[in-house]
Order: sequence, then C-alpha cells, then structure tokens
Amino acid sequence: MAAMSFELLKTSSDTAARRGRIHTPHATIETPVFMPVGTQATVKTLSPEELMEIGAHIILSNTYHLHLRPGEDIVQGAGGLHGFMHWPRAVLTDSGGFQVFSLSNLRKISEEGVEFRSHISGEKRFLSPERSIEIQHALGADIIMAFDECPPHPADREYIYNSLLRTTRWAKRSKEAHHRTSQQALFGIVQGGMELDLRRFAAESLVELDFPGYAIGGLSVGEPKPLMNEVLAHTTQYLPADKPRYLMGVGAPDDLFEGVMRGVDMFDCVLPTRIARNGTVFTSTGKLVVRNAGNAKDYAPLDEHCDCYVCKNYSRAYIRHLVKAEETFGIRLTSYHNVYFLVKLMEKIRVSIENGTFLALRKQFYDAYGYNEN
Ligand SMILES: CNc1nc2cc3nc[nH]c(=O)c3cc2[nH]1
Ligand SMILES: [Zn+2]
Repeated sequence: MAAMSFELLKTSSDTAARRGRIHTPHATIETPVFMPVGTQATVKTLSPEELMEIGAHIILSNTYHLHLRPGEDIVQGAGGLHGFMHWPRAVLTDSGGFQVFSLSNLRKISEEGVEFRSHISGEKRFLSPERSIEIQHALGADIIMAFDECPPHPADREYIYNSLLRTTRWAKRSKEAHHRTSQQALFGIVQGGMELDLRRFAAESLVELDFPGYAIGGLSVGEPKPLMNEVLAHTTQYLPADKPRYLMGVGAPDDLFEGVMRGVDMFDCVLPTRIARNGTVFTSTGKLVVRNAGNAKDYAPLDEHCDCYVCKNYSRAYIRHLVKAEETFGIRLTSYHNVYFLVKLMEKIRVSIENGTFLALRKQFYDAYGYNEN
C-alpha cells in the first residue's frame, strides 16, 4: 500500500477553503482536520478509546521528547507508537528541531545538525536530519517531518534567509535518509519567517524536492495573528493544490477558521488540553473559566450546545468542585470536552465547505463566540 495519498474533494469559489481526504496505513482522515497533541505518547489524561469516541483519526507525538525519554528503541520494541500507545489510527511526529529551540538550552547549530543539552537530564545530545529520520522511523508514525530550523521571531532577514537555505539542504538530506521505508510519508516544512518573498522561495525550493505533503512552519511563534494570517495566505499560493498543507502549532478556534479560509488542511495545537489543566474550557459563547465562583451552583453543562459525553452527564458545579479539589477527574472532563470541541468544530467546518456555507458558519461562530471578523 502506498504510504499516503491525498484526494482533493472540493475547492471553494469564495475562499481558499478545501475539502480533502488523506489515506494513511492506519486511518483515512477527512480534511480540514484538527490533530490532538500527544507530545509524550499520550494526549494528556485521555485514553485512546476516548479519543476514538471523540472522533480523532490522527494524533501528534514529538520526536524530541520521545528520543530523550523513554528512547525510540523502547517505543520500537513495543511495535512503534501504535503498539506502545495502543492507538490503532494515524500518528504524525514532528522532527525535533522546533522542540530543541523551544525547550533545551546550550544548543549549537551547524551544517551537520544541532547539538543541545537534554532539558530532562542536562546531558549533551545531537540531532541531524539523518538522526531525526532514523528516530521517526523507529517511532513508526504514518506522517513524519523533515528536520528543520524554526528561526526565532523576530529575526533579521539575513538570518532568516540563511536559515531557510540550510533548512532546504536539511530537507534534501531528510528525504535521502527516508527513502528506505514506504509506509511513512515525509513532509517538507516551509520556513521564511515573516518575509513574503522568502516564503515563496522556501515553498518553491521544497516543491522542487517533491514531498507528498507540506507543513508551514515558523508561525505561531508569538507574531500577531493578522501577520500570521498574511504570511499564511501568501505561502499556500505556492504549494501544490493536490498535496496536504499542514499549519504547525495552530490553533485556537478562530485560527482554525482563518487557516482553513487560506487553504490549510491540517492543524495541531496543545491549547485544548493545556487550558483544560487550568480549568478553562471552550464553549460556543467563548472561553469559560470553570473554577470561577459563579459556577458553584450552576447545574448547566459546560456548553448547552455541546453533545459530548461530559456535557451530557456533568454540570459546571460538579466540574468546578473537582477542579478546585484538584481531583484528577476534573481535568479529564475539561480535556475531553475541549478536544471534542475542536474536533467537532472542524467537522462542522468540513460540512460547511461541502455546502458552500463556510463564511456563514464563520460569521455565526464569531458572533456567538465574541470574535470580531476582521
Ligand atoms: C505552537 N507553535 C508552533 N509549533 C510549531 C512546531 C514546529 N515544528 C517544526 N517546525 C516549525 O517551524 C514549527 C513551528 C511551530 N509553531
Ligand atoms: Zn462538551
């Protein structure tokens, strides 16, 4: 069976939104799709069965974290991530470059790769395109990423230009190291900072190397959302329409609408489980801080428009009590609801693209949520 194939099912006349389908060995994924993040081989507090009940078909894990702990050899011994996590559907792994820069200190970058200290043990470690691909092969994800550098933001144009040239050379080395396995699909990652001409150059350089899918990196790194959206709209124009586009590390509900509108097919973000851990949940009328005193006697569900397991069986009062009492079940419930909220929102977005009602759904959602449209 081929590693991965993408069907472009429908394009829109009023926006760059598209409906697609990604076939992988472990799952068929309807796009646009939101991918829950399971950095250390678990989507925090949720079981694989709950993730399948929620409707997730692909989740993320991180090469950097799993290389450092427990080590890819231990994961490989269990049959890769699917066996290790007891997750039968699709997995995508990031290549580790971004995590080195966002988590570890003492790092030295060279043409060869990146030397850094483990944020866990402090010991010196090294990642290169070849090592990253080797680790991702051992982890066994269905979709893997080329080893890249995500330049800091802000960064001067000179640095961004030289960094993208190296990232392109690293993409070529990643592809050469990857040729062995056919079951895993390798995506290139487009860099170029916030420089529109460099974004085009980076995209065209990667397309020349011909990947089965393209990630858009270097965004969601602290830049203002309008700038992210401007860079995104510019970049997707230079990516092939018949290949998936994956916006890394994004995002909140509005980011999903804005990214879909600009031609993005795949998203991942830690937000749903991260805000859940401090007792905050998404609702159709905006974010709700469940632990606030106002919810002490509120026996309504988290979101009256949500039909998830949590909203069908538990009240705000109960979940507030659990969160205040630091009962683990509390953040399991907020996590379940938040992941469900984004997975379901993407389902509604897919239907709206099919029906040609995407912009109407966006307006209705923004009005209810309290976003302004521009
Ligand atoms: C949360 N924001 C965010 N998560 C990212 C992950 C990434 N991985 C590889 N390369 C990237 O440029 C990159 C950018 C990212 N931004
Ligand atoms: Zn719910």
